[in-house]
Amino acid sequence: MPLKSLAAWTALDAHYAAIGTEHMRDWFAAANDLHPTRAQRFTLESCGITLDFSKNRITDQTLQLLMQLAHEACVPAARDAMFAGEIVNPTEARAALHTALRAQNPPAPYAAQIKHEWNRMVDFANQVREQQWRGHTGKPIQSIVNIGIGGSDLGPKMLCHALAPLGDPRLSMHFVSNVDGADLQRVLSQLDPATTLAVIVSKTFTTLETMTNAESLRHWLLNHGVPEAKLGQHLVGVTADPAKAVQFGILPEQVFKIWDWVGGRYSLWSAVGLSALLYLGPTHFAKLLAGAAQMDQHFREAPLIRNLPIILALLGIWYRNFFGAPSYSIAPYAAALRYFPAYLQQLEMESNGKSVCLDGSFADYETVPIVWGETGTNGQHAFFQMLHQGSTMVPVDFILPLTPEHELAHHHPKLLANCFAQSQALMLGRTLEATQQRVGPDQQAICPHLTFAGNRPSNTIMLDALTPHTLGALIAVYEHKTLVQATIWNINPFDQWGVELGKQLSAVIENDLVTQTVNQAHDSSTRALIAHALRVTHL
Ligand SMILES: O=P(O)(O)OC[C@H]1O[C@H](O)[C@H](O)[C@@H](O)[C@@H]1O
Repeated sequence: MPLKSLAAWTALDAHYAAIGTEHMRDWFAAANDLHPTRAQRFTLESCGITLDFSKNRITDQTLQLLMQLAHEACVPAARDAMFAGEIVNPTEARAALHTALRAQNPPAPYAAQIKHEWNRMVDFANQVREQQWRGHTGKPIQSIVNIGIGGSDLGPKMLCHALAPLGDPRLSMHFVSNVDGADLQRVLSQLDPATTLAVIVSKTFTTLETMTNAESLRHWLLNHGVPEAKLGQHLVGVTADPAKAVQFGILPEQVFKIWDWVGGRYSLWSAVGLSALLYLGPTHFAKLLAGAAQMDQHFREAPLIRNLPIILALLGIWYRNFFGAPSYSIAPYAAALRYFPAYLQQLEMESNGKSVCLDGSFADYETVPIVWGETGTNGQHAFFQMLHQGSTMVPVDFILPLTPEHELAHHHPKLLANCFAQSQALMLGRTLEATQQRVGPDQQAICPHLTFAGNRPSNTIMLDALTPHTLGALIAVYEHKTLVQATIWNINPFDQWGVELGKQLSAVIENDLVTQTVNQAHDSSTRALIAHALRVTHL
């Protein structure tokens, strides 16, 4: 049945009309927030993660109706189909089994190949880490360059940065993704080829950026004294198409395999995570997998109303489809999670940035919101002004590791206080009357500027500590949230046809630039852009 015809949808529409303008401040007022309090009713804990979702524009009834929506949209069946390896990506006729990569007992047809590849990766990582694997001059590897883009870059880069205190201090990690030659050149200028290992990661092994960077890096190695016969000591590949990696010049025994049933943005659990495995070591990487597996179990077994990914997904639907919120913001209060917003951008927006339903019809409702964000407290000094007083309501996910990774003890209460204060301020706001009472006579005229509407929703997601285990679980939360939302929106979260058109057109334009001819079939703007570039730049 179409989404908007579901009984729960109609009921949520009516419910929104009834409570959509109520203020959270009133719900939290001491007289109204009796036992059990909102905080008690709307807090969940699993896998070292505590989610306080009490500062949302919801009542107990909202939650009940959202649960009804999840049932009517067959969320449990979609979840079970994914775990069972059914073809949940019909436009590419594929399963989506990233969960099998971290399962203790993966489904039978996949178990042997997953284990085989994991053992190869561990064996290789141990050789590099124990300095048995050496460069062509016999020196140990000191620098790892991950060449990949999208899912072949964002995951391993995010992991290496997040868990850097656990990384091997003898290895310096570099990530090159952009086809802008500056990206590669800036990295290579810091490196000694004799001690550099390049990990070339591409599921397809055809991606323009990665192939261009890999080719340039290969030349750099050859031009800096690495004999062709010894290139193998400096190059490894990760791909679902090993023949292409071998054709490129990587030795077959140094090609690590992934499979078409692992989507790029869900692939950090596979050999795509090799750079992170090299840096963090197999023990830590295994804990990452175990944390995700524990969250998988929670997602499969916890009742929907106590289920972390389900709750986050439904709150997202509530704001996107009933409040019309065009975006939501990720605010990790941890410098270590600097790349987490970018990681989630690909996960959610590439997965659910669709407007065609599974049956080919157009969705007559909004789908994924814009996902954006920045670490706290940095964001507070940049765009939080807009979160507090802008004309658009932006729900926020605050993510906060509670145990500091550092020894600068006096920093930590300041970080925590800022995180908690932001969600409090967004929720409470400050009325005009309260402002007028607070400020002196000289500031009365500007009181409207000093008031805050409040009633701005947020989740606070606390990790006991940022460990491989909790990080694995946290990533899995958002993966499953994405699946739940896709199921409700009736779209396929596992394909990404929307990235194809630009790729095709860029091949035509590249040809124009290289041959220095302006194809008259282009529109006038594109013709003018090419002509202007040809006048200014030397190609
Ligand atoms: O791993 P690759 O095949 O090189 O793909 C890298 C990335 O580029 C593609 O265009 C897709 O948009 C991404 O989903 C993918 O992660």
